[in-house]
Amino acid sequence: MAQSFKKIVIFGVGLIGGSFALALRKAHAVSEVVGFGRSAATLEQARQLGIIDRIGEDVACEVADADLVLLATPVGQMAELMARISPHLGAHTLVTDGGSTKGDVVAAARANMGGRISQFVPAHPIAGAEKSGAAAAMADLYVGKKVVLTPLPENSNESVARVRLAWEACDAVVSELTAEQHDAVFAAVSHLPHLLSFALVHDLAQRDDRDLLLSFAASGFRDFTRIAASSPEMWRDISLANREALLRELQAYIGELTMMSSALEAGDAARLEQIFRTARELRAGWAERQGQ
Ligand SMILES: NC(=O)c1ccc[n+]([C@@H]2O[C@H](COP(=O)([O-])OP(=O)(O)OC[C@H]3O[C@@H](n4cnc5c(N)ncnc54)[C@H](O)[C@@H]3O)[C@@H](O)[C@H]2O)c1
Ligand SMILES: O=C(O)C(=O)C[C@]1(C(=O)O)C=C[C@@H](O)C=C1
Repeated sequence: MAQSFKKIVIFGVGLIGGSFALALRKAHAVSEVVGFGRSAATLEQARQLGIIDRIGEDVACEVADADLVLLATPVGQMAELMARISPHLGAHTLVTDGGSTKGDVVAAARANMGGRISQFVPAHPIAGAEKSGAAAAMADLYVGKKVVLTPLPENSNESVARVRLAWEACDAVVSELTAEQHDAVFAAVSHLPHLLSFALVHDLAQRDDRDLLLSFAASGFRDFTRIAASSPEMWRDISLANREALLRELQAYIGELTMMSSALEAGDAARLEQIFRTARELRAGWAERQGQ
């Protein structure tokens, strides 16, 4: 791909921001990547790993001539960053994000970007890992993975197309949802599973015999709890940002557990097997379609 972006500025050069930079570099889609972060050591590590060319010093100056700014911090940090960058954005600078929730991020943009709102195209790559930080970044993280854009009515077609192009240059498959649809979907298939995994491991962590239990934990435990090793700060922000939809999913899940509990108490083998069979069929069909 010809160099589509001369300069990209990334706030939060961790797994998501760092992988975006590496993917665009690999595709020869960017000439210069400038990074801002919370810790000088992490940014220096990102520079040494070849993720960014330079560590940014002056926000106003760097965003003024950037083609694209990516916000890739925990979602709770984005409002303040939007307020900081907005007055200095160049007329043609686009801003996008990688946040896992969209309703709160869009609300933050509306509250903090004023007349620059049309320059913000919200996005969420549906790819990731339980690992954090620049060292976890991978050039192929987004290959074949979905990226959801939740464009605003204020965005021009050209702006949405430019942000789409950036993610397509990472070899991602881009689709569009409204922010509300997005948050409802990901409450069910991403946010609730993380909450459940954290809850299971947290419960074990309280027990006196946890070392004994963990010494016998094997692949079933590993598969269910991999995501409980994810960033607590990131998941705190996601859970609070999407708490209405997440609470709805949690209530439905508690209903399911109550039903299972009754079936167990009653020794209702047929009911249990029917639940497991329905779940297995849905899971197997999904895995086949995903090629997993
Ligand atoms: N990890 C995943 O699986 C995944 C997947 C899709 C989207 N996301 C979203 O992407 C975003 C980043 O997640 P990640 O996994 O890359 O996390 P990460 O911890 O690997 O990286 C985040 C980086 O942001 C930096 N940061 C925090 N506050 C900052 C601030 N105010 N200014 C500048 N830098 C700041 C941190 O120091 C860190 O380097 C989050 O919003 C998350 O919800 C994560
Ligand atoms: O693979 C993982 O570890 C993930 O948690 C990735 C995952 C998910 O699939 O739930 C997590 C959060 C995101 O916003 C997008 C993707």
